[in-house]
This record gives sequence, structure tokens and C-alpha cells, in this order.
Amino acid sequence: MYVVIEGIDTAGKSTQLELLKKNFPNAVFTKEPGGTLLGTKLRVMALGGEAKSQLAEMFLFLADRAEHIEEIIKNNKDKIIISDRSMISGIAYANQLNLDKLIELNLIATQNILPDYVILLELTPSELKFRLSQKQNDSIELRGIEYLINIQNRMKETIQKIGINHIFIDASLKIEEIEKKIEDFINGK
Ligand SMILES: Nc1ncnc2c1ncn2[C@@H]1O[C@H](COP(=O)(O)OP(=O)(O)OP(=O)(O)O)[C@@H](O)[C@H]1O
Ligand SMILES: Cc1cn([C@H]2C[C@H](O)[C@@H](COP(=O)(O)O)O2)c(=O)[nH]c1=O
Repeated sequence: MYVVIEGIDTAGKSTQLELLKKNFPNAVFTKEPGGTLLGTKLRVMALGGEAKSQLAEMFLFLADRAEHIEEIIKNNKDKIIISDRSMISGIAYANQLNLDKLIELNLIATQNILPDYVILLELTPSELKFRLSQKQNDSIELRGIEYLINIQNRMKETIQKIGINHIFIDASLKIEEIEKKIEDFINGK
């Protein structure tokens, strides 16, 4: 079972993943970008803001995704895999191409493998503004509130368009409330 936690920067993914590690001790935890050896190098390049071309940046993430599917997802298909981000981020953040083309490119990278379940943590603009103000921002976060809220809308649109089993959770709820909703969803309650 391949489960992904999605959400724009600061939505609370890492916070929930730490709790999931306690609640699902036998699961395989992974992430994009950077879940493989090659991916750690691609992550530094992609997030360092080195690429002048947005297309080049997108292909760095796609290369990371292709390696991640081959090395982590296919090799653990009999286990519960819980991933921090997935092709949903890949499609939503690469907003310079149309959705159909991006889905096609991402399905090439994933060898047509889709997540079984997607959990999207959804932020309001004001909560996003507050959370970004509390940390040092990387090159993508520096693009600002409007950019990231637009990405969040594209994430929702992508999940619905592909038709993956999903839950959208208000990221401003208490940490324990979100934890309970995620656990119930994964356990099919
Ligand atoms: N439910 C919550 N209510 C209030 N604050 C929260 C909640 N969940 C997480 N936070 C806080 O928001 C900040 C971002 O959380 P976290 O690092 O888990 O997000 P993230 O989605 O992993 O971010 P990124 O994608 O940027 O790595 C942290 O300071 C965290 O303590
Ligand atoms: C998978 C993926 C990610 N991104 C962006 C989203 C974030 O700004 C960073 C990843 O940082 P995190 O701390 O690991 O969440 O990269 C992207 O632009 N495209 C992608 O495909």
C-alpha cells in the first residue's frame, strides 16, 4: 500500500510523519525529493535554486521521482510505504505546462504507478503567511503566499482529476486531531 502525505511548504507534513512513524512502526518511510542516494544529490540541485530554467528544475524533480519509484516503491510493494510528497507535488509545482502534459510526464517517471491513498494537509493563506514568517525560506518558499496557495489549488485539482483515493484535512486543526484523521483514513475507518 503506497500512501502519500501532501501539502504545500509548512503544511505540517513532517510533524505528522513523525507521529506516523510511531503509529506504523513496520511501514517504510520515504520522501521526494531525496529518498534515494541519487535523489539526495538531485534534491540539493533542485532546491538550491541553481536552475535558471523552470523546465530544467522540473526535470530534476522528475529524475528524482523516476529513481524513487524504481528503488523504493517497486522494491517495497508488499509493505506499507508512507511518502512525504509524490507526483502530486511534481505536477502542482511545475505550473508552466498544462495539467494533461504534466500528468503524462509524471506517469512516465513513475512507470504508471500511482499512490493508493493521498492525504492533503490544506493551509489558509493567513496560516501559511504566519508559518513562513517563522522560518528561513528556501528558493521555492521565497516565491510567496499567492504562488503557494495556487500550488495548493493545483494539488487538489490534480488529485481529483487523477481520481486517487484521498482526504483533504484542515492543516490548522490541532496536531492530535490531524493525527487521528490520518490514522482513521489509512485504517479505512
Ligand atoms: N497542526 C498544527 N498547528 C500549528 N502548527 C503546526 C501544526 N502542524 C505543524 N505545525 C508547525 O508548522 C511548521 C511547519 O511544519 P512542518 O515542518 O511539519 O511542515 P512541512 O509540511 O513538513 O513543511 P516543509 O514542506 O516546508 O518541509 C512547524 O513549525 C510546525 O511545528
Ligand atoms: C516533489 C517536488 C517538490 N517540490 C518542492 C516543494 C518544496 O518547496 C520542496 C521540497 O521541500 P520539502 O522540505 O522536502 O518539502 O520542493 C517541487 O517543486 N517539485 C516537486 O516535484
